[in-house]
Amino acid sequence: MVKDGTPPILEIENLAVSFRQYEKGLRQRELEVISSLSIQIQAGEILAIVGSSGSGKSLLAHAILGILPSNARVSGSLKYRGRELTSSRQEKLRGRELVLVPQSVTYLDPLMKIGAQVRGTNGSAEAQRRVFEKYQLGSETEEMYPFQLSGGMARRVLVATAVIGAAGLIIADEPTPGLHPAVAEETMRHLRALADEGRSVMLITHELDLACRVADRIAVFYGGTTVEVAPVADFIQGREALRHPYSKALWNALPQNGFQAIPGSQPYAGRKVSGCVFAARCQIKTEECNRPVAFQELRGGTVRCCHAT
Ligand SMILES: Nc1ncnc2c1ncn2[C@@H]1O[C@H](COP(=O)(O)OP(=O)(O)OP(=O)(O)O)[C@@H](O)[C@H]1O
Ligand code: NI
Repeated sequence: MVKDGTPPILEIENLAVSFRQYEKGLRQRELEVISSLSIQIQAGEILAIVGSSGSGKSLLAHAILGILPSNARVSGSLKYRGRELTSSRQEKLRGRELVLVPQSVTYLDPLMKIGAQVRGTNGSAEAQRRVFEKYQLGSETEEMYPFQLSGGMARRVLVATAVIGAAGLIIADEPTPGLHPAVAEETMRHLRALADEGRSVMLITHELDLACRVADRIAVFYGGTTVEVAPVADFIQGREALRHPYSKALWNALPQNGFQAIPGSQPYAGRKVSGCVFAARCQIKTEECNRPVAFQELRGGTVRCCHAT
């Protein structure tokens, strides 16, 4: 249900995040972990962010919510509903308009009853009753403590806590690892239903397969940059429809496509790469790839590769 022409709910342009660190003695250095990252999310849309460990997915979420550590430096533009997300605006919107579905139930307070946790600071008893009903949490759940919940119930409590208000953007950071498949499937259904209500969902995951089942579009991260953003249909179709060699490699690595891995590893955070971040592992690399690569529109998606067709 993505309407054309309406401004995006979330719009990120050329985001860069670096950390100030002390080297030996008093010398400081800047460790850049995200560079020139751009994405947009429309109302009613699930954008999945896929990419290997350390590619910058969680830091992106933290930058949107304004919860990066104090030695982080952020540049570029972050807009929510057309207006710049300043730190004071982030503080105002966090937990209300911009919410996080945390990865683990350890985020629940073990000593607090579920009802009070779900209501938080801004949910009424009436709103709590509505989300309990929506997520099939019986009224007896209200008086329970986290240790008394089953795995499935705990996941539903996390989602209910995040969406009790009128959140416009829901960020789910790796909501499924270690979950029973049925519970993971249910969590995905909840995210889909929230998007179908007109909210925007950013789903961070390692699993391209999972992203293919639930998302509308997928953004692929590598070494702190977006290398490709494309409609989910292209990722389902596979190699020929995809634009970036790394997206193709992710697709090839899926079990049903033969687990073909590529040698090498992602550049370390902070290692400045002057040209394409993927060049060191790319099979179609040429001289040209040592020069900076622009993000370009191609066949209804965007890609950062000078050889993409
Ligand atoms: N406070 C920090 N100081 C310095 N480097 C950091 C800090 N936090 C994260 N990093 C580095 O930034 C990079 C991106 O981290 P991030 O947590 O966003 O990765 P990710 O894509 O979410 O990975 P995963 O899939 O493992 O969760 C990593 O290389 C990480 O080591
Ligand atoms: Ni992460």
